[in-house]
Amino acid sequence: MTTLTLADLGWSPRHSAQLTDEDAGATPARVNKVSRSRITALSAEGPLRLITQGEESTGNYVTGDWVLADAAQGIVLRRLERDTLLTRRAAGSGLDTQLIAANVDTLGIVTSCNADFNIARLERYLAMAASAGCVPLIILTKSDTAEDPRDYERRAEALSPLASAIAMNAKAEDAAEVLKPWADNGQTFALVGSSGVGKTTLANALTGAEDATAGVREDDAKGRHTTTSRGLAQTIFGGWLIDTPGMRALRLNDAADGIGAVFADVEALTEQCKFRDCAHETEPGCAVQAAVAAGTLDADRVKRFLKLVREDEINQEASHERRARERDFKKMTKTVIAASKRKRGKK
Ligand SMILES: Nc1nc2c(ncn2[C@@H]2O[C@H](COP(=O)(O)OP(=O)(O)OP(=O)(O)O)[C@@H](O)[C@H]2O)c(=O)[nH]1
Ligand SMILES: [Zn+2]
Repeated sequence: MTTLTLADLGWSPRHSAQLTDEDAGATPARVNKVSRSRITALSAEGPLRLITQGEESTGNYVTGDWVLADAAQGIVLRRLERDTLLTRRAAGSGLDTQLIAANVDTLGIVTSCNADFNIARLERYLAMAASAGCVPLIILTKSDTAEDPRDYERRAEALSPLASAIAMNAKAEDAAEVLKPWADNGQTFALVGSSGVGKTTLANALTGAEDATAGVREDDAKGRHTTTSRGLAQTIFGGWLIDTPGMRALRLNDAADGIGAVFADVEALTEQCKFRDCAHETEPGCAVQAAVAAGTLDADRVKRFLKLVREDEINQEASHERRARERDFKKMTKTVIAASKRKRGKK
């Protein structure tokens, strides 16, 4: 890799502002990949292989993070504040929240101009982007197979004031060029969406990688692409594309704020309901249902809003329960250890 400047890596005045006199001599670096024992990062001094200090887990860091490092010792000193953070609820593991990517400026929400186009799914992704702090861009691939791609754009943009949408052919010569405004000059971009919508095709176009979708798919029994564990890949325009396996399995996590942003109009109405705990279904004095009755609010939109809120609440409850279970488990282990020590002591 050619030498990169901090600006190339996405460094901004917001980062400089976080430096203190004590940081003199430390090397700013952008985290590329994180494994259990090691962090690889990119810096103006070249790629770095880093370990954490003392007992700190590498799990505190994620692709896209900015850190300050002792480059000579190969140690991470500290992490700078994150502008944005994509997380997901970890399935089955003890951890509640799994970090997916940090400092993603624009989240490309990929769907296609066909049966994959699903309003509820788009709203869920929009809420995810909003709760992470990323600018959402709805990318409608396979425009070449649709009769009226503009109609898809209009329907996508109608979903929320936050949404801008572009219909495109991901396989066209100019595919990367179309996405350039979001993926050049140190900007960080990431792609989410269902399987088969064209994420790999777009990623390859943006990074100038060989088209891996044609042959690799057949060879790989699990249907995985060689490109899924890339971490931080430079785009042909000098921006960054974050592509990690976790990106492919994002779920709603702590998204109340995000849902509120996507459904700002509905949220505003809920403030006017007669009862504070109004479920916006059949309660008297419900401003949301009143708007539906008056024809100023779409009933289906309200249904989708309520469904997302419920989904987010259930996730939150599940994580509280898990935390409680973990506490019980810790207590139990302590008791068992204490008991076995007592036993050993008797021997
Ligand atoms: N005609 C047409 N085909 C496309 C377009 N985008 C993607 N494809 C094709 O759709 C198929 C799936 O594309 P991928 O890029 O592998 O999709 P993906 O989102 O990475 O899928 P996963 O890796 O399963 O998540 C491939 O055969 C692509 O060539 C498009 O805009 N137009
Ligand atoms: Zn109500």
